[in-house]
Amino acid sequence: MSVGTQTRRKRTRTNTNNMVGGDGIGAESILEGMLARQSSFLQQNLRDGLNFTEGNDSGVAVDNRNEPPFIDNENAIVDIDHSRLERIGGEDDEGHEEDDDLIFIKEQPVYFASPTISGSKNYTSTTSKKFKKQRTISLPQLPHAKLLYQAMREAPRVQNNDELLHLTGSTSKTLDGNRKVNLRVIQSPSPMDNDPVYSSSVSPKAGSSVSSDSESMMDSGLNYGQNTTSHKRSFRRLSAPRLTAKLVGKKAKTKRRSNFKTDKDGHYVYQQGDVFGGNRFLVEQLLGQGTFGKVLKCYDIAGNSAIEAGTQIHTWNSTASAQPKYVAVKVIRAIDRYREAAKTELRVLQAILENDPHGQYQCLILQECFDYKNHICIVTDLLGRSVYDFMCANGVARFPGSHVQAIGKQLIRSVCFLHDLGIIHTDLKPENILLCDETCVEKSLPLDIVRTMSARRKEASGGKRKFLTNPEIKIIDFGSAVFHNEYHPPVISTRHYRAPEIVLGLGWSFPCDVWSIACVLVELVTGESLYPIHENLEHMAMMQRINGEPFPPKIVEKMFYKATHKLGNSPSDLNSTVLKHFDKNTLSLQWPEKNKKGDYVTKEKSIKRVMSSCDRLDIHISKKIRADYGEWLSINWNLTPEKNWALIRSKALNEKKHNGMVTGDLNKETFLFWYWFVDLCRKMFEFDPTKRITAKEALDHEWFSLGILDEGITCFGKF
Ligand SMILES: Nc1ncnc2c1ncn2[C@@H]1O[C@H](COP(=O)(O)OP(=O)(O)OP(=O)(O)O)[C@@H](O)[C@H]1O
Repeated sequence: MSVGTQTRRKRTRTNTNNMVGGDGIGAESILEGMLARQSSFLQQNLRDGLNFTEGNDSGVAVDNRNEPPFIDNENAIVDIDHSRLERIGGEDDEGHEEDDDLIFIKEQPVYFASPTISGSKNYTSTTSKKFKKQRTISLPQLPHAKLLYQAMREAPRVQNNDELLHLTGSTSKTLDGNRKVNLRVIQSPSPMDNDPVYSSSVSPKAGSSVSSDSESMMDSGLNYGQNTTSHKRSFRRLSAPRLTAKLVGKKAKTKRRSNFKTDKDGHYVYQQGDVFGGNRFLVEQLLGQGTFGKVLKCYDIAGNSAIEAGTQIHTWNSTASAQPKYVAVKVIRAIDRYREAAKTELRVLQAILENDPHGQYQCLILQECFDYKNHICIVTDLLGRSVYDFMCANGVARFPGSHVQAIGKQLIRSVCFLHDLGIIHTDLKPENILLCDETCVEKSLPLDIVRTMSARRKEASGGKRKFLTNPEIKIIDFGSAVFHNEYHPPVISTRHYRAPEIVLGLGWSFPCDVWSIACVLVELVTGESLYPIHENLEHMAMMQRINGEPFPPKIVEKMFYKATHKLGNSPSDLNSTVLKHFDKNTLSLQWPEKNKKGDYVTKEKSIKRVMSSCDRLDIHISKKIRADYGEWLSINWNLTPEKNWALIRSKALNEKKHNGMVTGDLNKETFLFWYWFVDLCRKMFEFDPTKRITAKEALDHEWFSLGILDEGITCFGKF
């Protein structure tokens, strides 16, 4: 969303405000009121965040009800602190006219882990400007998640009709690209050698597919033929001079030996206290295990000790005052096909690093990589647990709306950035979204809710609902990411987040990420997977039910055409699990399945699962969020917001007449927020990828200009 767009939108709102009156839906007047109230919340949070008052760390939500209504942004902000926050009237430093929907907040001290690296080709820093703009009414003011997105390229990342049939990508481009990845091979020192020795260039093991180049990656940056210049971030050198024991920190002095072993599946056999990578990384904990390998929390002995000793080591991921002791090391399985995939992952990570050296676009940042005993090791920043793990350990799995929006904005912005680089992530899911900061405010849940929890959730959450104080996230796992013109495997994505074009065996491209994000957003809202299925037929039946419409004939026709003419690459089970369930004449999905006699073949259990676990999205979302807002909240996406609201009001009046009360507080702002959330999801769930909203378009969606006052906002910045 450009600054210009923001300004223009507000003008429209200001101009039409007077025309919307009384009980009308009037988004403009609602926003005005909302702006005032949210500014009040924000003011409180900013005060706490900036230590103007003692932060509330008691776990109790801040109660702003007694605060005077906050009308004048200018005065309120100036009241807080002239030196850190300013409301600027008239024209801003970009020449835009005054816009009373925006406050101008002086650049927050963004936590850059590294000393500033200037001159990067595509990096568009806002730090040169004195102030940055942020809307006050919506997201918590995340330090990294700037609300603006500076497009890298102009070309929209859309998929065309032809690509539905033919898009397979170039295998040779993938292989050529991977061939250029030269990995430094780190020799294992003697197991009994406790002195941290750093190998010089060594030959790869016999049979290893890795090339050992004397101009190694570690010395020169990944040599992908990219225009690497000296000012860009280079990899931390592993070929550091031999460090004496004196330089090595306390941890390093303890007796270490490398017991690094590989099992029959090519996995590193994890052992706590093990050291590897030339006595460099001390294994502390297993963070996760996936298809590609194991991710370990490691103590970076050399990084730390060298810094202690003032040794010049190329690093970019830490400030001078807070050098990282710990890193995450992904140890890839010592099997050729995983090694090959890891090389693509490295190229993707390198492209991200080149274009966003400061990690402003919420992608995992590569620190270095090397080859150790035939395992490619990828060293990255150590992050917090995944959004999925956070949800599992929370008394109430769903996130408050404001946090869904904050995470959604970051996700879409991040994917926009990736798409601009020609990268498709292909595996977006809550497991691959990590929290930067796990600090949270805990609130005890009523006993009747605790009683309904599973034993596991009860134990993990302690019967408490947790609210993050900072919903900042990073996207990880680029192990399945592809460059748009390189090889596209026929099946990608984790089942629950898989787009219809993939299930139907059509060509897929950037839009598949948008579908996955929509699945994630709904899951954050409801606390449950939208597609809890494991096979194609049920998956397709659910997609139709959630979208409230059948697959468009156009894409079913393309599926038949592609299969008949054997175009491109298709999933091996396409005929047996997908094609046969469609009627070739009507192009419709035959579900529940019937035999020739007209009896149902689909099992009752399966029918029940589909019918009971999902509804059309607007109904599904309405049902789930009523738990927080009351029975009055319902959204019908076939009606305009005005008609929806009129219906809600008349139902409430009726209820009041009959029962004397209405459950929950009717609130237009809340309704509008969720109405536009559903609207965005609907556009992201468009069956036809050629018509699906792009990540860039999604960033400009109405939902992102609305806010919601909930515990996500009141907990923001509390620590
Ligand atoms: N930088 C990190 N900081 C903290 N934890 C991490 C980091 N990277 C990965 N993890 C943890 O390790 C898990 C596996 O990582 P990753 O997804 O990269 O591996 P994978 O082998 O590609 O997994 P999958 O088979 O699910 O694709 C993650 O879900 C996360 O919990």
